[in-house]
This record gives sequence, structure tokens and C-alpha cells, in this order.
Amino acid sequence: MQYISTRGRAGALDFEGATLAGLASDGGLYLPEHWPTFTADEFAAMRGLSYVETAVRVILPFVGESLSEDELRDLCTQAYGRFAHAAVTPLLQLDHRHWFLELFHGPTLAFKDVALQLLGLLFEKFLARRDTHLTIVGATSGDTGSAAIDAVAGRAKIDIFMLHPAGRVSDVQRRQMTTVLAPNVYNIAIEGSFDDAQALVKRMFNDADFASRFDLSAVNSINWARLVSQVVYYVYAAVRLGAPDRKVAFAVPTGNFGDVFAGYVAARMGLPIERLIVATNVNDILHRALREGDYSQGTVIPTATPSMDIQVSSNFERLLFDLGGRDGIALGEQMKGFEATKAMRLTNAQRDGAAKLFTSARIDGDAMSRTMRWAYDAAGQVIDPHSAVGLAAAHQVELDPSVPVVTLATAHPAKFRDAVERATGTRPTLPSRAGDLFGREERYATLPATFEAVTSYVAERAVARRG
Ligand SMILES: Cc1ncc(COP(=O)(O)O)c(C=O)c1O
Ligand SMILES: N[C@@H](CCOP(=O)(O)O)C(=O)O
Repeated sequence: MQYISTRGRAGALDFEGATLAGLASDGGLYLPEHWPTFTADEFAAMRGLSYVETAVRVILPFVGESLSEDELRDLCTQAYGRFAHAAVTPLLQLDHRHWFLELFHGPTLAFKDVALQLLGLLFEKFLARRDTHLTIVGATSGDTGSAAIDAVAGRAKIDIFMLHPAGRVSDVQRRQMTTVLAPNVYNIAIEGSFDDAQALVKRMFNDADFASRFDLSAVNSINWARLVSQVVYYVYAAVRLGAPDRKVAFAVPTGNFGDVFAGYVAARMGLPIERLIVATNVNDILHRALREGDYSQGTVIPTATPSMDIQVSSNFERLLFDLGGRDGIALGEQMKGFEATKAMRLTNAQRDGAAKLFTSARIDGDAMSRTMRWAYDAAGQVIDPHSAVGLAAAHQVELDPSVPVVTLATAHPAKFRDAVERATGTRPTLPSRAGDLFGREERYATLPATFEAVTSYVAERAVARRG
């Protein structure tokens, strides 16, 4: 399997190359050159499989020659062995048609662990084959950072520089990152928004000298290897609810469009998905894009769902590429226009293609809080604010009532204790696997959101680490 760039000018890479590169050299994102598919019988045969075996079946067609089936099984066994639930991503029934897919049983209590536990191991495996020392630069609105740091802390051939927006992540999220004192971990609080942090990261990749000098790589969902492991839980949940004989809908709390794009990939692989409901908070660029074709960047508004406070959704580019006939040169022009003006209109092909599978809903803070209370009173569940945005959207969108609707529960409520307590009166406690977060020393730098400040910070430390 080869991977091609959404902007059509970078050379194709195999799975190993695309994983290590992260972002393509033309600024585009990698996608497989074609979508592997499963037959209905092959999906039906997955009903009895464990999470690890489902992961092996789903991911194997994407890895090509980069990993043997046994190597992949070994990595998945290690990655998902660290989850606190035997089902890895269990399904919980909320009422007669709504389900919760709990994705937060990993070490850092958010869905990011599903992908990053595996990605950390993939990096290690691939680096053992080469004489390369990777410098990971990443941007986080709270959850990717802690999951990535947990996955790579202490690994010999990797340094990680993680940018988060200062003061805009929860205290638990920040401490999960900043109390990891491993010598290869650098946390940077950026005086700006997540979008500023993400733009700085992309600019570092687009600076060819800087990127090659330090062998940059990515842990954000711009890295294809992040997304492929997220496809697994769509399949795992859907076959348990009757797929392929029955269609299933998914409601996905969305920010960078990575998680819901993994659902799109599952659909392209043949999984019968009735609808993918894109749930945004008031930072609603995706809702406007899907409803009106207007992809224009607004100012980020801080909310009680900080991980979704995003106004430029990186993975939307992958969807536009796939829906627009995979014309990388044309998409490259469209994206350049967006980068220059902060606005773009979707083409008719992109809008019509998206409308076949996606529906969106914009959920404000009141609706989010009401849904947290509904989950508590009606279903006896304390849920996190991001998952509540997804569930509110699942309640709002009209669908055939016989279709089960699965909301992706993307974080443990204890990560957002203040918001949960405000909405429900209950303060969730941190599971013991989070450790003594509040008794540990924190370490991080605070920097202005400028390219010069961040690159000189990274360069100085990356040079020192390489000796
Ligand atoms: C808890 C939580 N929910 C939802 C999202 C949005 O997911 P995505 O960025 O893949 O759209 C994030 C961040 O990515 C998150 O951390
Ligand atoms: N919500 C994310 C933002 C980064 O998204 P990613 O999926 O591209 O890593 C976070 O928690 O950091």
C-alpha cells in the first residue's frame, strides 16, 4: 500500500515512510492510494473477535510490507494491553436506541490513547530499523498531548515538543502533560489558541531545512497512522450492533475532524454507516462548512469543551481531497487560498459528496449541560462535556428510529471535573491509573505564539539532545 499527498506534489510513501514523515513535504496529508474493502461476510466474521484481533484485521490491509501480521498483532497486543477494560472500547446502552462507545479506558483517559499507544510502538519499531532520531512536534488542545507524551516518554530515539494553548486546557489535562519529567519531553504553553499552536507546527514541517535537520514527525491526526487505528472501533462497535445486516449511525464530538474521518474511512471500507453526525461546539467551522459550504475560520471561543475549541480542522482536507476526485493539484490551490484568506467555499462535488454521509449539529453550552444532566438523571451516567456535545447532537438529528445511534464518548468525565460538577452537581474522581497528578512537580515553558520563539526553543534542545 502506498500513501499519496492530498496536495499532489510530494512523492508516494509506504506505511512506514508515511508514519515517520507525518505531514507530506508539499504541506498535504497522506492518504492511502485506494481504499481496501471488506465483504459483508468478512464484517460478519468480525463479530466474535476480540478488540486486538479486530484491530489486526482492520489495520493489516493498510500496512503493506511495513509490518507482518504477527508484528502487527504483537504491537496491538502491547498497545491495548494497557487499557483498563477487557473490551478496550466497551459499548454502553443509554436508552432504547442510544449507545455510548467508551473510548477513555486508556492510560490518559481519552480516546487519543487508542491511536497513540499504537503509534508510540510503531515509531519505536520503525526507528529500530534506521539510524534516525525523531523530533516530534505537536499541538494539543489537551488530550493529544498527554496521550502522545505517555506513549513516547523515555523512548531513546525520540524527543517530543508539545504545544498547548496557555490557560485553555483543564488542570487535569495540563498536569497529565507537564508532570511527565522524562528527559525527552518538552511542554510549551503558547500564548494563543490551539489553532495558533497547530499553525506553528505546520509551519515547522513546511520549513524544509528545519524539518530535515531535526527529522520532524507528527503525533497529531495529520499523521495517517493516528487515523487508521481509530477506524477499528467503528467496526468493533457496528458489528456488535448488527452490522453488516443493520446500519448504524455515529455521533462524533468533533474538532480536528480526525475521529469522524476515521468513521468515513470505515464507510469507504464497506461498513454500512447510516450517518456520521459531526457534533461541534460554538467553534462551528465544520457545521458551517457542511451545512452551507462555508469553510471560513472564526476566532476561537473558549468553552467548557476545550479539546474541541478548534476553528481550522486539519483532516477536513482529507475529506475534500477524496470527495473532489482526488485532484491534489486543484486541492493544493484551494487550500493555499484558504491559508491566505482564512476562508473558502466548498465545490458542489465536495458539498454533495459530504451530504451523502455527514450531518452536522452545533451544540452550545446550555444544550451541552442539559445533556449531561439527562445522562445523569435518565441513564445514571456521569459523562464528560465533549461526549455530551456528541450525545446532544445524536438527540437532535432526525434519523430512521430503527437505526441505533452510537455516540463516541471521547473522554473520562474526571478530566473535566469542574464542568461536570457545574452541570450535574457531582464531582467525578480521577481513576487510580491517572496517578498522583496533583502531588507532582510540573515543568513547562511559556512562549509567545511566534515561529521564531518556538523554533529557537526546539532547535536549541534538539541539538543538545542529539549531542
Ligand atoms: C475529548 C475530545 N473530544 C473530541 C475531540 C475532537 O476530536 P477530533 O479532533 O478528532 O475531531 C477531541 C480532540 O481531538 C477531544 O480531545
Ligand atoms: N483535541 C485535540 C486537538 C488535536 O487534535 P489531533 O487529533 O489532530 O491530535 C487535542 O486534544 O489535542
